[in-house]
Amino acid sequence: MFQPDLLAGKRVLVTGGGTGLGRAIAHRYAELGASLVLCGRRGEVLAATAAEITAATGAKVDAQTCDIRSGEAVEAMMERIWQDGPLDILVNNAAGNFLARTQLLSHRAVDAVLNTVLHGAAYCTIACGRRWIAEGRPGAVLSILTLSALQGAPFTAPSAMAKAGVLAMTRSLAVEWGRHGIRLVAVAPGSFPTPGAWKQLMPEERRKAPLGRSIPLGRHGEHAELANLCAFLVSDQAGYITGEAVVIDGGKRFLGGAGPSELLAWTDAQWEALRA
Ligand SMILES: CCCCCCC/C=C/C(=O)SCCNC(=O)CCNC(=O)[C@H](O)C(C)(C)COP(=O)(O)OP(=O)(O)OC[C@H]1O[C@@H](n2cnc3c(N)ncnc32)[C@H](O)[C@@H]1OP(=O)(O)O
Ligand SMILES: NC(=O)C1=CN([C@@H]2O[C@H](COP(=O)(O)OP(=O)(O)OC[C@H]3O[C@@H](n4cnc5c(N)ncnc54)[C@H](OP(=O)(O)O)[C@@H]3O)[C@@H](O)[C@H]2O)C=CC1
Repeated sequence: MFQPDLLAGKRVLVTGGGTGLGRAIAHRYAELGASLVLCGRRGEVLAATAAEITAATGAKVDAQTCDIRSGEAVEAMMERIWQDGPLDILVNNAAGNFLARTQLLSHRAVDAVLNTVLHGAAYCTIACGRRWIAEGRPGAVLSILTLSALQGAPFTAPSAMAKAGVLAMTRSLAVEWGRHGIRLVAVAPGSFPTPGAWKQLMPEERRKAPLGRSIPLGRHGEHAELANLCAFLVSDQAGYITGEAVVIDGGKRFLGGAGPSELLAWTDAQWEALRA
């Protein structure tokens, strides 16, 4: 168990913090004393999560509607945030993903994923880093990757490409910004059920497969397990860790790898039904 004030005095922006794993991470940070800014495209979702976290923890939680695919929108959001005071921590969590045969993707489909996952994380990271360096403030950036960032994954190639790019950013800026007291770290989660990920990536057929065949620990991850790792990594207790990506996957990468290889056997009819 962590000391209850592990993140006291820290102000954290969680992109995509209104739902799923972003919401779980944000909630845990608030329990540990942080104040929060949540961003996403849907204002009503953000407002509901902000109210829920404040009610449960008493933390100050602001919501910022922002499509992080737009560099201008990210800059404007950061200006609004900094008017209330600087951030200490950025969590690059927002993402878009779907299962598809890569040869059939339009360029707009590729952009939909790359612009959110890679460009959005880059815009947010640079906007924070620029301000921290100008102000002589330390900072920490945590990026949520996937196993596919480390080893690729069939049928989610744009996501794998984008997350691998975010890992490269993490390692590059850990070196470039280390002398400014800015740390960049990442986590690569395995399988953590959320409505968003399951809707996009878990068609009915995939849900039936026994977990023990793909995950040595025989179960999905719990949100609290991921959130606790994410709390440690951004805390001052992890002050000497930078440029590192920590895998949290129940051993999944050692048993069948990152991707949904069972989909290699799918027929055209199955793919067409999924897309419909
Ligand atoms: C096995 C257990 C799970 C392991 C987890 C693995 C790792 C998880 C990684 C994750 O990232 S999970 C997060 C999932 N959450 C989301 O994806 C939420 C956000 N998603 C979205 O907003 C959309 O899904 C989006 C498509 C990514 C973006 O939406 P947007 O409104 O910007 O795009 P659209 O206008 O709908 O479409 C743009 C473009 O893309 C084409 N397209 C969309 N979906 C598909 C698809 N399924 N297959 C092929 N192409 C698709 C769409 O047709 C458009 O192209 P054009 O038709 O205009 O050419
Ligand atoms: N669940 C899992 O098993 C795994 C998840 N991950 C990663 O965890 C993270 C969270 O995924 P998860 O919680 O499962 O899925 P969700 O779909 O719940 O989360 C995605 C979030 O990103 C936000 N978002 C998407 N596009 C944009 C955009 N253009 N601008 C701003 N916000 C955006 C969404 O909000 P809105 O639609 O309102 O914009 C949503 O809150 C992702 O990075 C994902 O890749 C990694 C490995 C496994």
